[in-house]
Amino acid sequence: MTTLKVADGRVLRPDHTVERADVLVDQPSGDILAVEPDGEGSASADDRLDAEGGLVIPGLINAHTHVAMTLFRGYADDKPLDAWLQEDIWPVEAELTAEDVRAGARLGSLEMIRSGTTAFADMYFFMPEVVAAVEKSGLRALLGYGSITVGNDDAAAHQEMQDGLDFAEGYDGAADGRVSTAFMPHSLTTVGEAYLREYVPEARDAGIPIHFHANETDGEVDPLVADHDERPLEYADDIGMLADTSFLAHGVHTDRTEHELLAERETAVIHCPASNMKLASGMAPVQAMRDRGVTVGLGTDGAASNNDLSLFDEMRDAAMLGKLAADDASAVDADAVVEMATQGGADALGMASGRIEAGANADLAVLDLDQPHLTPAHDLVSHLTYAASGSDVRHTVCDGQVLMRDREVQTLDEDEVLADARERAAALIDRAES
Ligand SMILES: CSC[C@H]1O[C@@H](n2cnc3c(O)ncnc32)[C@H](O)[C@@H]1O
Ligand SMILES: [Zn+2]
Repeated sequence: MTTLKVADGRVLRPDHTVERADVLVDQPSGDILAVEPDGEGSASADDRLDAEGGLVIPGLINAHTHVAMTLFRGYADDKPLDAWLQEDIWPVEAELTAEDVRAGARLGSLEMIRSGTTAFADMYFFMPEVVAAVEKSGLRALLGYGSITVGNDDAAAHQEMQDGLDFAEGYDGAADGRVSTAFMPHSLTTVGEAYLREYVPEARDAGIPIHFHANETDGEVDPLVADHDERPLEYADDIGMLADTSFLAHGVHTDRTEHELLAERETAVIHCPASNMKLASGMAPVQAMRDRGVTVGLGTDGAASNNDLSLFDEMRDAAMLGKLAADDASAVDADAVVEMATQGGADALGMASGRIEAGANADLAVLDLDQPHLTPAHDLVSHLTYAASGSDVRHTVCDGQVLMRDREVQTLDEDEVLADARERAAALIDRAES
């Protein structure tokens, strides 16, 4: 057995208490073996990470992103969703190559490791390249090919849906089990009803989770209500898209009936506050959903609508926006936000991560507390939500492997990743604009 000890730090426990303890990790299995309170620790381990003056937290979970969109960071800002997608994003995405997605996925993985994220859910194109980035970076991920049928003829639409199923079936368990998969129809408006009705049952019968965008803007909800005479999530439920393995992104424009349906079906919602603010999509009723018992995780969405992949920024945004949405300063408090970024995301993605306890995946990050903006330390859960940032992360561990040690990423060559991303992004934009 090879062991790793995360030693001499303070540890955030699943109930959000903080105690001085060492965390002992079994590296071959990638599991946490024990959390050993101060002074009770076993003698030694094969490797040691110094957490002195630090806080050991569960690795953060970015439960909805499009990781390769890091290549479009800052390319198209200050527009609403529809115009942004149709005028700027989809035209450049039409020029994407597998090599571009590889470069963008590695760049995004680097950014996530550096900001303490250990797992992400991704919907995009050329997904084998994202699998390769997960393999190389050491992160954990739930991945799916994003199927769109609008604008395609019937044969191409069928192919899109089949590609989504084939990817999910072919890559589940890749990267030594760190990759899981889902069937990912892009949204209820960009995939035709006939295709959803044909392929969703196939995914369900095969036990494949389902992930999709839903209720993001009024412009998406209103036509669905007009066409189907029911709420979008009632329509999704008629098709069989809501299940305990399903999770949807956004849920901004959802009503009480839909919250009850989500709770009943145990379908999780991934809240993306920065994207919702930047695209002026609206304010998700996060407190109301949580009050109804809906599992809520956090996601950055793509870097082009955020414009970063740091879950620390997302936590702060979620707390601030949640209060505005509820018109209540006590809504979406720090405890709720930390829970969403850790256990909520893990539950949504079906991962045994998001908590520091024996038997859980050894996915964790160590934050450096010894800094002006984190002093004094009245309440460390408050600091995680309101004051900390990605650059405070000292070490990142996923599946028992050290991905970043003392801010040196171990699995990716940073200079090479940045150079490749710069070059690929510039050439891609040139192709799209020529
Ligand atoms: C079919 S792969 C994913 C697809 O989604 C696009 N996208 C990025 N951000 C959003 C968003 O907030 N709502 C809907 N779709 C989004 C991305 O550009 C890809 O085309
Ligand atoms: Zn998205």
